[in-house]
Amino acid sequence: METTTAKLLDGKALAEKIYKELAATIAELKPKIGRPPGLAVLMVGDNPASAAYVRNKEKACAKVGITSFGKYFPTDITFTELEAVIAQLNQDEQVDGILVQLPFPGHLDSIALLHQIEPDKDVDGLHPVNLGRLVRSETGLRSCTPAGVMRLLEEYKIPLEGKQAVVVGRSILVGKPMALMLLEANATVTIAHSRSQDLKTITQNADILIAAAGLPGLITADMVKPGAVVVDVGINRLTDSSGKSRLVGDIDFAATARVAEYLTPVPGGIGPMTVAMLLQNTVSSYLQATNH
Ligand SMILES: NC(=O)c1ccc[n+]([C@@H]2O[C@H](COP(=O)([O-])OP(=O)(O)OC[C@H]3O[C@@H](n4cnc5c(N)ncnc54)[C@H](OP(=O)(O)O)[C@@H]3O)[C@@H](O)[C@H]2O)c1
Ligand SMILES: Nc1nc(=O)c2c([nH]1)NC[C@@H]1CN(c3ccc(C(=O)N[C@@H](CCC(=O)O)C(=O)O)cc3)CN21
Repeated sequence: METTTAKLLDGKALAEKIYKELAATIAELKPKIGRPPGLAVLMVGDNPASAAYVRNKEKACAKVGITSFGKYFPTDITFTELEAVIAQLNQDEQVDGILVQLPFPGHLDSIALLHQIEPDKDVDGLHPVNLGRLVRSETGLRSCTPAGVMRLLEEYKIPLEGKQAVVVGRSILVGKPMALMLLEANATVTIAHSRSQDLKTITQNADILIAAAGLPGLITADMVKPGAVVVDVGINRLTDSSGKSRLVGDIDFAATARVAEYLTPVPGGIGPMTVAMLLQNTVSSYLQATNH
């Protein structure tokens, strides 16, 4: 039997291209503005996966010329103390973007804290004002992961208008804003979640399939429509019997590559695009804050 292989949607390469563009913008504007853009990343506790993402962000900031202010706090910090940190960052003129790394340790209410971030510094796009702007198709800071998916699809000129798009997952961080952005691009959008019945029938209809559930192996090749565009947002760390760990998405990559027309890898797909969009949001806050 003849087998075909899906074309890869290379998020890593596109992220590098975006870094070059951002670096050029910053190099041009920094002398005029008199300061570089600043991004504050707040992390509570010592979740090793989160620590790795935070390090990636810091590396990327250094590459393009954004000053990053890492704020690390112990798990036993109180909500009131974190509120005071956010209030101070909201006032700080060196800080254009504030990101609160999720998830939070159980005793802290992350949603309540996200509400305290000044919407124009909310580079994660999670504040109700920015989510509301997205619902209304107004300009505003947009959630980085779904924005990264849209940017990657645009780069490969993948048509969305009139297509059946299925998003698996409905979180505030990924699934819901993803569905809204696809809707804005005139796709016909279905959102599936843990209570959906017969997921396979739903996903088999998808011209554009976005998996964002956080379950390795959730999407098998028989759930994918031949010729579909398949985007794997999932990032799951698996450890084998020898103790070695590797990252996988939610999609059975090898088998799906024989069915789909386009497919994103993990790693090297949406992860790097998320970081690139975070930096892009920080630069756009910087431009707005300095009237450029
Ligand atoms: N690539 C990136 O840059 C990036 C960024 C953020 C997150 N991620 C990854 O993306 C994944 C999702 O992240 P998240 O923050 O959205 O996670 P989350 O808050 O845990 O949400 C997971 C979503 O998947 C749904 N779900 C769970 N099991 C399901 C099933 N069997 N069938 C269908 N839907 C199911 C859940 O449904 P209910 O609502 O019914 O519970 C929920 O809506 C994770 O692997 C995360 O690490 C990657
Ligand atoms: N507030 C907030 N916003 C987020 O976007 C966010 C969180 N919290 N918490 C964790 C998740 C997961 N996120 C990310 C972001 C980037 C990569 C990333 O750069 N992944 C690389 C490989 C990284 C590695 O090797 O560890 C990739 O190629 O996929 C992964 C997960 C972003 N996420």
